[in-house]
Formats: sequence, structure tokens, C-alpha cells
Amino acid sequence: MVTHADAAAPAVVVHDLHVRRMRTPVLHGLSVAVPRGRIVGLLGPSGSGKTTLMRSIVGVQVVDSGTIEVLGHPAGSRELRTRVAYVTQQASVYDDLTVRQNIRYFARILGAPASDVDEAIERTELGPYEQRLAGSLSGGQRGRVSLAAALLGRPEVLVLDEPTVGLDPVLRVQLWQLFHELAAAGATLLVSSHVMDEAKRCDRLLLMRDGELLADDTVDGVLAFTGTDDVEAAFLELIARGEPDLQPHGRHVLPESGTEAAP
Ligand SMILES: Nc1ncnc2c1ncn2[C@@H]1O[C@H](COP(=O)(O)OP(=O)(O)OP(=O)(O)O)[C@@H](O)[C@H]1O
Repeated sequence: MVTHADAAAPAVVVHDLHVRRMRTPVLHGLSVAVPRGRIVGLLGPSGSGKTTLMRSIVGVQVVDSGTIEVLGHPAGSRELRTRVAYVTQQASVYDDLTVRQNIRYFARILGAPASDVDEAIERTELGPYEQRLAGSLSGGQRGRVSLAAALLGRPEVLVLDEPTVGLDPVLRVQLWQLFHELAAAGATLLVSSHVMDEAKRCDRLLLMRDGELLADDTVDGVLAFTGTDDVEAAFLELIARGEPDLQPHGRHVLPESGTEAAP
């Protein structure tokens, strides 16, 4: 049995999670394990529950039942404050501060070293805008300021909700390169998108629909299982097959070695 101290233990383990939003059930007994040091793509149509799952993992969502452990601690615990970063779809920046002032402010709150500020600005390609007021930036640029703030203190788990929305193709590729660098350095990234095309950039995929997982596998595994050659077709195939053809709990799951899916 793996222990929490084991580097091979999953970064996130969600077990039988039930969440309602405004009394409507959104997640219905969802279980999943997110392996460490990987980029896991959370894909599904709008309203499928991706943000709700991410909010649960970072500990800001009221849940009805189930357990969520992150780096061996209950989601939202004090121990995780600087170890887990969350970037929401709405950029969390101060419009009346410059880009650099925003990042410096968040660095002070986190107790991150000043060198992290330069590095975060550089890694998110914000150098040309660092003296601009955040309020004067485009949506995509503001989103990158949020991402830069999330990199401060080198969190072990990054939960990124649609981080590439509104970015041109060049920046999108650069951001994915950054995600891969972070993962290569040991960080775990859970990245949501409803652009199926981004799936191929992920080490693993979680395909969600109506609050349930349709698949939890590598990209190649999902394609092989469905006999398709792109993730959008695979997604449609999984829906078409319906629950009886899928593996236990109506989903296709291929655990990675050392990253057993939660029971
Ligand atoms: N603040 C809220 N209050 C009530 N219901 C909500 C709230 N936010 C989301 N929901 C509902 O919860 C369900 C799941 O929404 P969620 O935002 O988790 O989906 P999503 O997959 O992230 O969608 P998107 O890709 O559009 O961001 C939807 O039915 C949505 O209407």
C-alpha cells in the first residue's frame, strides 16, 4: 500500500464526491486520482462540472459528502495554503496596480522570495506589460497575471481553470511549454478546457459529462479504447456506447502504475 510520504502516491485522491450547487446535484459520487508530476486535462462540455470539481479540490466548494485528499491532507487544509495554487476563469488581479505591483503584492502575502516575482513575470511572457495597469490589459493578459501569481512560491499542485482561453496560438503553445516544464520539475497540473484539441498536450485525460467521469486514461488509451483518432470523436463514442459497455461505474479507467484509482 502506498503511503502519503511516497512520492509515487497520487497528488489528489477524490473518493465518492457528491456536490450540489443551488440544490441541484452536480457531482454524483465522483472518484478519481490525479498522479503527481503530470499534466491531467479535465475536459468536458460547458456545465459538466469541471469547475465544481476543481473548486472542491482546492477546498473552496461546499461538498455534501465524500473525501478529497491533496498531497496527503484534506482539501483546503492550512498545510496546503502555499502548496496548492488555483487560477480561476475570472482573473484575480487588482486593476489599479501594475502587473509587477500585482505580482509583488501576492509574493508578499505568500512570503515568496523577490526572485520569484521576476521569474513568474518572465515565465508568463508578461515582461512587455509589467509596468501597465492590470485594468488596461486584455482578458488573456489579465489571465496570465493570475497565472504568474499562482507560480509564486513554486506550488506543488496547480489547478488551472481554462488557462488558455482568449490566447493566440503562439501564446497558447508557450503556455503549454511552461506547463510541461513545471510538470518536469515535479509539479502536478490539473488543467480544464472545453477545447478537445488541447487534450493531446496532456499526459492524462479526465473526460467529464453531466458530473460523471466518462474516461480516466492517457490520450492514447482513450483513443485505443474507443477506436477513434481524435479526442472529440472518442468523447462522442463514449457517450454513444452508453454506460453498460463501459468499465465499472460507467467509465473507462486505466490506472497508472503506482497511482491506483480511489476505490
Ligand atoms: N454559482 C453557481 N450557483 C449555482 N449553480 C452553479 C453555479 N456555478 C455553476 N453552477 C451549475 O453547476 C453545474 C456545473 O457547473 P461548472 O461550472 O462546474 O461546469 P463547467 O464544466 O466548469 O462549465 P464551463 O466549462 O462552462 O466552465 C452547471 O449546471 C452550472 O449551472
